[in-house]
Amino acid sequence: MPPTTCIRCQTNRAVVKRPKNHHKVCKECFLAAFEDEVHHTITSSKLFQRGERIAIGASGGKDSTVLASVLKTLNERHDYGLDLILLSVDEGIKGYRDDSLETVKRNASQYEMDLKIVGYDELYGWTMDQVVETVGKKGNCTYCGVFRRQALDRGAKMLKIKHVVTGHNADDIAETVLMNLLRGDLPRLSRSTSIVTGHAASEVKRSKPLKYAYEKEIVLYAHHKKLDYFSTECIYSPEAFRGTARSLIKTLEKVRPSAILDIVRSGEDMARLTPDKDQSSCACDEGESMGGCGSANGRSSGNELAEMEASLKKQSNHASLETDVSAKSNATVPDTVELPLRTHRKEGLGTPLQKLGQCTKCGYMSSQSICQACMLLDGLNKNRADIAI
Ligand SMILES: Nc1ncnc2c1ncn2[C@@H]1O[C@H](COP(=O)(O)OP(=O)(O)OP(=O)(O)O)[C@@H](O)[C@H]1O
Repeated sequence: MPPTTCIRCQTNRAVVKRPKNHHKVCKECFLAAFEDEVHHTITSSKLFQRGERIAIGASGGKDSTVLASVLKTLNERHDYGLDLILLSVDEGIKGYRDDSLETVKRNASQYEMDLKIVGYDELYGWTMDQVVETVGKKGNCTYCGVFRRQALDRGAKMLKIKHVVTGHNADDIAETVLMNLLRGDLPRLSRSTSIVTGHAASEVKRSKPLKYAYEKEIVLYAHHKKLDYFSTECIYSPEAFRGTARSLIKTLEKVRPSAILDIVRSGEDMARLTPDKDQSSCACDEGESMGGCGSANGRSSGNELAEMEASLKKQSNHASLETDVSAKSNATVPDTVELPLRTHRKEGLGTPLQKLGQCTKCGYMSSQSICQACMLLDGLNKNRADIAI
């Protein structure tokens, strides 16, 4: 069979079949299209302001590594005028986070960015290893998710930075939409679709520039750009409900590649119809509820992503080989990028901010008198006291 020609440039050999639309493109066109799409997300959402200092939530994993790399590329190419800094949270998980932080340290020098690391240990007096020792593996993601969201905020404040970006991708958002739909929690569903989240009381806003990027495309981008990232999953057990939602989405994606973006778009439409988006929201909550980090171990059904990464590694020895270009296609790709952005929202992008109070214990913003982190810490400290007795 003759090699397939890239449908974008019509010149080079296609080596990538894009997971989001099955377009067959060459490596250069794939990288350019991916970057153009993230740029489109950023500009059409007016995500950044010139001169802004941005903390990139950097875990060393594929998503945040790709985010750091793409933001550096776009910042230089389009002269955004941003000051980019890596911000990592050390949850205190031996054999996992200590190793991934080594990757972030390498990324900091590769991308010439400053790096700030904040630890659960110093912030809360507990490492995740100690939390798991105390509460067991079941439910530990809840602690980790609440602590991490707050730790990112606190790290940003230490740096005097008011905007943190994270590597949440379209698959993550679709998963959260589905979970909140299944829970019947429309206000949370609404918050989970916002590209910008944050809080008036917090002064730190968070955004997701990879909101429309497919996880598989992120893996392909990292592979073809030869990025240095850490691919081992967290050693502690994932939240079962999120894992199930993820499997369902991966199954849907197999029969309908656009399913992921369709779910994100439907979530956005439902969000517009939700009257009170901010009901009982908390600064720790981006529509994900207290259900953990979203970095589900075994997150793809059948460990599909791990298999994909392994097969990409094998292929890198045969760089000219096509990446899944089995089916024939005569389609041509339009020059303009079409993304399901909702650009008609009023200023402030996404969820309107809610007035919140402060936690009476730690001073962190909270809709309750005691924030989620302090409530969890309270239980943990009581347990530690019991164990000590
Ligand atoms: N320890 C951490 N330090 C800083 N930021 C983090 C950390 N863990 C997660 N994040 C941020 O939150 C995003 C989503 O986290 P999640 O736990 O879902 O991991 P993920 O999807 O595996 O992402 P990644 O591939 O970047 O690890 C990450 O992309 C990153 O921006």
